[in-house]
Amino acid sequence: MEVRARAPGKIILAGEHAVVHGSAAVAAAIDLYTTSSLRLLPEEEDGGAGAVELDLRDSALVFSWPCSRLRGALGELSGKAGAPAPCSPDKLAAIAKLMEGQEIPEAKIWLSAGLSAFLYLYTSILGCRPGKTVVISDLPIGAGLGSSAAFCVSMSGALLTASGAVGTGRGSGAEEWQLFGKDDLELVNQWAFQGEKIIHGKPSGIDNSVSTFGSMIKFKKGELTNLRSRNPVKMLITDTRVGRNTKALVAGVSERASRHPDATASVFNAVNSISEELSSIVELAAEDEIAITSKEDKLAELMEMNQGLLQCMGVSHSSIETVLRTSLKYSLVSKLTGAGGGGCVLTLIPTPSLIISIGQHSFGESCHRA
Ligand SMILES: Nc1ncnc2c1ncn2[C@@H]1O[C@H](COP(=O)(O)OP(=O)(O)O)[C@@H](O)[C@H]1O
Ligand SMILES: C[C@@](O)(CCOP(=O)(O)O)CC(=O)O
Ligand SMILES: [Mg+2]
Repeated sequence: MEVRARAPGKIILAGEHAVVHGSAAVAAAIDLYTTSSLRLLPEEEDGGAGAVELDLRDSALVFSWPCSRLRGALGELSGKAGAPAPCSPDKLAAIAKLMEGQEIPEAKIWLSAGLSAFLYLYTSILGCRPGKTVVISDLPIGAGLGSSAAFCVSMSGALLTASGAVGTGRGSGAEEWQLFGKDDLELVNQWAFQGEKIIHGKPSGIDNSVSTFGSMIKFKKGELTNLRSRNPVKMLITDTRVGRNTKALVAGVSERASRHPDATASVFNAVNSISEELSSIVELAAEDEIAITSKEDKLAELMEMNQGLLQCMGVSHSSIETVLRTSLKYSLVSKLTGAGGGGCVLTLIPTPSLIISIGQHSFGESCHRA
């Protein structure tokens, strides 16, 4: 049997980086997905043969570990379907050794973090059973749209379903995607967070949470609030195509925070207020308590303020500044999304509105679409 699980990427409307230090942040799932397909293979008679294979279709790279080698490095793992234990430093070191001999091209060396997360999730959930996993993604990798979280969430979903720990078991062969129940999602999210820790070092948990639960969320200190949002805002996403690495950027902000604790605490505090205000505007708009144009004006101003504070944290980049300047020529507001340092930039696209001025010029002159 093959299990296929998919999980979406995300945009962060406010609060990246500061969220790692306890501030609120607001994120929304986007309709670009990572899909993990898993096929378990029968154990060989002697119990020792077979391999765990990972096929990264988009990179055209296939990695394989004989089960005997995995058992030698990690011990006789039986697999565990309950709540995860964090990956111990010993296990992490053993996994790092398992990267030796894998042919990772120098230009894609960053994939080794994803491979380590895969080995941790696979062997922890299923033990050293042979199987083939294929990963396909719509998301640019390392561009701020949460590819690492979508990878960990889809992988955890597929592995936990194959282990029998989650999933409804309904409608086998159905073409439609089935949705997990709340408890199943909680478990998938916990495992995915452990995977993110291997890739990011110190993730806040916002990316795996929005990828698991979808929709738009406010996230603060591990607490998630679903935001009802009618009339969704339109965002243009520009990929600067400047590669960067979330782990290094998050570590850079922490170093700046330890050099200037009072100044950065004020910056994180200001970001917290921006995220809180932004989430309440989204909620008020869902209840029709403010007009769409007023909502967008406020969102634009908050995004602009958040971008300024991200510059204070040292995570902007000349490529991001170029997008900001270009969009400003058209009176559009932009901010980086995700870890910054390159990657993607969001531009708020306002809803076109009809502006009518009465009693001045002729109607034809004074009615225009903004
Ligand atoms: N489809 C994938 N296959 C393998 N590794 C992946 C995949 N998607 C993400 N990763 C891992 O996640 C890392 C990128 O994560 P990160 O730096 O957090 O950027 P982002 O999450 O914004 O894309 C990659 O370097 C890789 O290790
Ligand atoms: C910078 C951060 O706030 C978001 C990182 O997102 P991404 O990996 O760049 O998509 C880190 C985190 O919250 O874990
Ligand atoms: Mg990431």
